[in-house]
Amino acid sequence: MSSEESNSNRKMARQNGIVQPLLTDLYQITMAYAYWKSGKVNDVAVFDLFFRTNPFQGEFTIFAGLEECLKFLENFHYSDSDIQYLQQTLPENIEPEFFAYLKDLTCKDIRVSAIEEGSVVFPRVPLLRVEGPLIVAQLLETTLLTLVNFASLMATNAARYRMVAGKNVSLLEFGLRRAQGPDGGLSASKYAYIGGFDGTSNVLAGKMFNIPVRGTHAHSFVTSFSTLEDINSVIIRHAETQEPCNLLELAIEWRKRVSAIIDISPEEASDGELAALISYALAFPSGFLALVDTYDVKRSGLLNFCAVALALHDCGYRAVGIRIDSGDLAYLSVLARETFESIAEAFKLPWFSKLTIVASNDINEETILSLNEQGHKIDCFGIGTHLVTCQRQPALGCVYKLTEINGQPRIKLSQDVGKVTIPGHKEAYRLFGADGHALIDLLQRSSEPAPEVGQKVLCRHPFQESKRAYVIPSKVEHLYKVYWKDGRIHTMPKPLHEVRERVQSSLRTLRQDIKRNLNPTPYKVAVSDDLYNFIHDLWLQNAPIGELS
Ligand SMILES: Nc1ncnc2c1ncn2[C@@H]1O[C@H](COP(=O)(O)OP(=O)(O)OP(=O)(O)O)[C@@H](O)[C@H]1O
Ligand SMILES: O=P(O)(O)OC[C@H]1O[C@H](OP(=O)(O)OP(=O)(O)O)[C@H](O)[C@@H]1O
Ligand SMILES: O=C(O)c1cccnc1
Ligand SMILES: [Mg+2]
Repeated sequence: MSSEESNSNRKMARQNGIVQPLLTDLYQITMAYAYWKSGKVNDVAVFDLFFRTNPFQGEFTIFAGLEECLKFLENFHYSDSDIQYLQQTLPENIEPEFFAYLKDLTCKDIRVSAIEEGSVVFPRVPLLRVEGPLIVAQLLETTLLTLVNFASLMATNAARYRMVAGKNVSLLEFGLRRAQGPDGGLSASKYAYIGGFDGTSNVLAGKMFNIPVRGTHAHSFVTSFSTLEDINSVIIRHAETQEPCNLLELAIEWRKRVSAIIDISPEEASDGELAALISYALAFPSGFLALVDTYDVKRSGLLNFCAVALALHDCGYRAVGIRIDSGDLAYLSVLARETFESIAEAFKLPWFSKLTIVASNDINEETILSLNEQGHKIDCFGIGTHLVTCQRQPALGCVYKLTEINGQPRIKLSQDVGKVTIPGHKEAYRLFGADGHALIDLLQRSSEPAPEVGQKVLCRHPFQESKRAYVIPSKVEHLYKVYWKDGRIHTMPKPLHEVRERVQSSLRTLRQDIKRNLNPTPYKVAVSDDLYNFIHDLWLQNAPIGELS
């Protein structure tokens, strides 16, 4: 079965129940009434959903949230209790027929075209084009924006972490406890995965979206043990022979032998910590990954971990690794790796040098860049707060603007040229250069013929007359597909893992200077000559002429 076929009958994950038509701003509904009263029920509109500036001082954004938008359109319907609430809440003079009209509203006459989820996208290029009855299209604004803004911001943030971490390091999302509430946490886990994280600690996200769930243990587990007497049972059966082994005795013996190699006295190490690690190893002999920074990584945690890992090895199991959650992560990870290597050498256990080192604690893009510069031996980062709250930039500014009504183009003027909207029903194309990289995104009027491979096309800056260039594309990608039409999903959005792959393949089409962390080069977004003239004619028609006195 091809991936297109398998997608067409795949079942999408359930949507968070709070996504519903009343999850909107009051003014959408009051406008709907005013449109209705002014006889605009049959008006047909085109809205563009786009952003004006890339987040995180970067020059690219990852588009995400499309699947959730489609689920919202599928279920768009005011329930009896919604109508009742609106009747109580809106002013008394609202005509009852309006509520009857709302009651029957669905998205059956709406058409949504969009860029593929997981694509790199740029300012001013519409991510979504919504066409259909003015009132319905207007009523969708806030919810579509809330579904796209955070999703795209998070996916972009995660993709940036993936870029600085490199492809050989695992990234785990640990943010639920610090996220902006339950939905912030759930969405963050979903879009972190799309952006390139490998797993999440969020169990519900794992269940709902089929994302790998991962985790270690907390300091409380270690601090809940005080002495070696706190261990319940010390016996574990050998993985192969099933012979009973005394893990405590073995660990104490190994602690002495390891302490001689790494020159740390067993007396300095915490017995409570050893008790905790043994207890954890007894519970998860094949998945033993221990937090080693509760007391002192060098003097206690590493020694205790190695002792338990070697004891487990006597019982036929291989430990997984350690997590370091404080201190100098570069220094401690190097120290840990050196320790593992010495033990591997001393006891002829090569696998010991490859144990996993997880680092966590307030990590952000800059920390990873700095750790890379210093040199570190971390295999996996666990990242929470900075990732899921998008601390460096907490919102993406997508907007939803009317560009056409009843076939007539509409323009929104502004003193700030960057805020002038690009009117009319448009198409977006990505033109690729001779080296295969994406060169420029080109917006055209939908009535124009598409640009063609090998044919020279004039690309103009939308607002600066002198900025223009000819491009001869080696490849042309039409960016829109119709995703919603005739009251149903027309193109099935890709499953999460394919969207995740799309992020990486789409990023690969960008030149390195556009992706670099410091002062990246802006990617060009242009309009056709025809669209340029169309914008500027309409601008002149709509700009009032002042009078000097
Ligand atoms: N080698 C390093 N280079 C740059 N930043 C680092 C390095 N090691 C750790 N960090 C970061 O420095 C910060 C250290 O946090 P903080 O000053 O609170 O100390 P801590 O180690 O958490 O202390 P505590 O022992 O009290 O938990 C974290 O944000 C961490 O990600
Ligand atoms: O990127 P971060 O937000 O640091 O995400 C992960 C953090 O969450 C956990 O502990 P928590 O912060 O709850 O407690 P602690 O730091 O006091 O151990 C974990 O030990 C990390 O420190
Ligand atoms: O599994 C972990 O280590 C974890 C999970 C959430 C937050 N901090 C750490
Ligand atoms: Mg912390």
